[in-house]
Amino acid sequence: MPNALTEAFRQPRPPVIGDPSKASGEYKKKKRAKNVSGTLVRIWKYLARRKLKLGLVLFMVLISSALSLLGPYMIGVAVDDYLGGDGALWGLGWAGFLLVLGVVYLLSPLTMFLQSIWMIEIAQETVYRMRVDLFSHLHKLPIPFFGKRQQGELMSRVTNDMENVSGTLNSSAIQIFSSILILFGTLGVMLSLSPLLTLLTFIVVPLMALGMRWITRRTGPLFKERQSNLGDLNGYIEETLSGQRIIKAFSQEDRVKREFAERNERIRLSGFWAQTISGMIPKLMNSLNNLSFALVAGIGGILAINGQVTIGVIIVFVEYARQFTRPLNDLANQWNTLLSAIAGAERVFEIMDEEVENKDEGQASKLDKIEGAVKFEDVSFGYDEGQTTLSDISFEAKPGETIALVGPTGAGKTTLIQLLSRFYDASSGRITIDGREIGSIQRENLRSHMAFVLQDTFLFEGTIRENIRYGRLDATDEEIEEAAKLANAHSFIVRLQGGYDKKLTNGGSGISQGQKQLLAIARAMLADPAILVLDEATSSIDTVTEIKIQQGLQRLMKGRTSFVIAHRLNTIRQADQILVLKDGGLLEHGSHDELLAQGGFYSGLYNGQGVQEEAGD
Ligand SMILES: Nc1ncnc2c1ncn2[C@@H]1O[C@H](COP(=O)(O)OP(=O)(O)OP(=O)(O)O)[C@@H](O)[C@H]1O
Repeated sequence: MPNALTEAFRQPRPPVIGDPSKASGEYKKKKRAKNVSGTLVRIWKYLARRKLKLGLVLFMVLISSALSLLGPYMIGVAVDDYLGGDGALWGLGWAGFLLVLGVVYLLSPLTMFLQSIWMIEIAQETVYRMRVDLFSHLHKLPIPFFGKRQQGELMSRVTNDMENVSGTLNSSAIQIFSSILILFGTLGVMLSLSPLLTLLTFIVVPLMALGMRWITRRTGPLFKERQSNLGDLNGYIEETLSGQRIIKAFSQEDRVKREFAERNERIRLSGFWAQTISGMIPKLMNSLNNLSFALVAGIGGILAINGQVTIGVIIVFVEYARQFTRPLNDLANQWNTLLSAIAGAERVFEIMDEEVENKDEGQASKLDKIEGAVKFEDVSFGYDEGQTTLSDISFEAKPGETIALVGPTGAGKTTLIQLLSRFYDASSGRITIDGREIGSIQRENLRSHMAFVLQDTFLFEGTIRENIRYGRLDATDEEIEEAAKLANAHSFIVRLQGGYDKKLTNGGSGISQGQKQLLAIARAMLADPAILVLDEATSSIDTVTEIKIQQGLQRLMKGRTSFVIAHRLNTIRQADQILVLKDGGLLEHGSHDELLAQGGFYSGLYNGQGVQEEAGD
């Protein structure tokens, strides 16, 4: 019959560090925090912003540590004076002495309370600032960075890892400092009272150090692994929640559950061992504490009988022995929390060290207005080294022209747009806007002159009005309605319950695909850009909405240089230029009539299978 004990024995063996042959594959990968001192210095830079308050906290820690040394010492003095001392009690008499003792014991918790609330305030502010920095840094990172990371894992760094740092700063930092103070203070007083008894108390210290070392060498990597497993699980949850429809549509629920269980199991395992091993610390410390207590009491008793020490000194020692191992115990406990927080902080700083997208923009300029002349000269690009996604692309678009990008899937249409908007930079060749190389224009400024209407319109949580306002934050309500009317979105918006104030949630799940596109057109209309990027929807939209979208787009494109990843014959025919891309190269280039006359790939598509089906396939 299985019970808790037998279950516990079934746990896999803990990792054996230092003996790779015994370590399981899972654990071989784990790492300690890589740069503890560097990470601490960086945390300190945040803490140092509240130097004054921190100084007050340290002052309180000093006082509370001194008080906790003074209390037992005074009791020793009282005992010795009572048992035949001169009864002077520091010249205070019993009443005065007891009063001072009372004050000492009352002040102690008060100073602890003050240091604790002040430190919590500093800690919360520090974590708040770190989170702000992390979040704003995340938003400065280039698109390729996000391509390589799981969103949920990144989210975990902003939440879980930061929370870990917060928890440690709240309590552990003070405790570590006060433990060190009490430790050295106790040692000083002990030595002055009886070096022999001090030595006895100290016998357990090497054992404690060895035990601690054994434990922390095992728990440090485990805590780090647990954090990273947690990030991994977060990533998976985020991915499966956003991919709900696909999971259901392909009946993948069981596989998803299995994969979740595997990741969850990894957290359970690393958490189990991290907690189990670190849980041994208090037990070990307690046992060694008792040993030291027994030694001091036993041998101290013999010394007292021989008249070598007073009873008061033994009382002080017994109390100090306890007090002396307590900070060691606390240090050991806090050490683990500290390691886990450092691992968390390191993961946070890792992101902050990622190079931001606009690091090289010191010299780049801003343009107030652009005409919209776009030129590609022998532009080549590959996402990965050694790979060529686009090669030698050259064309010129005059302001206000419509350029249709046509070609089979994977031909490089989206990539071309990504280069124009500088989500990626070309490996060779030149891209200019109004004759200026785009590398010399600040990315943010460049993109402010462009607007995007993509197939998959992303709507944020908020009202319809707020979502349209995304195009230009200072737009008035009237301007928003005007843009919506031009985009043909107004009529459907006013029919919705709540109209412009209808709240959209979860990426706009309450409205249709076509309506989302109309909102995207309104948003772009409001932005009033010189360059427009359209990715025509391939999904079927009802004819009425389709006509509305087309009308909205026509109005939007008027007077702007428009790049259209085109799927519809109508759009392609009306374009000023058609770029036919194939395998990353510009296969054909010209107007609809010119390309038909050439009798090449495009005319084959058009006459044979029909552009509508094949163009953007
Ligand atoms: N982030 C990326 N990293 C590596 N390769 C990529 C990346 N994005 C796209 N590619 C590759 O680059 C090539 C061109 O892709 P691109 O998205 O530009 O094609 P497309 O013509 O827009 O296709 P579609 O019509 O299907 O959207 C493809 O082979 C694709 O696999």
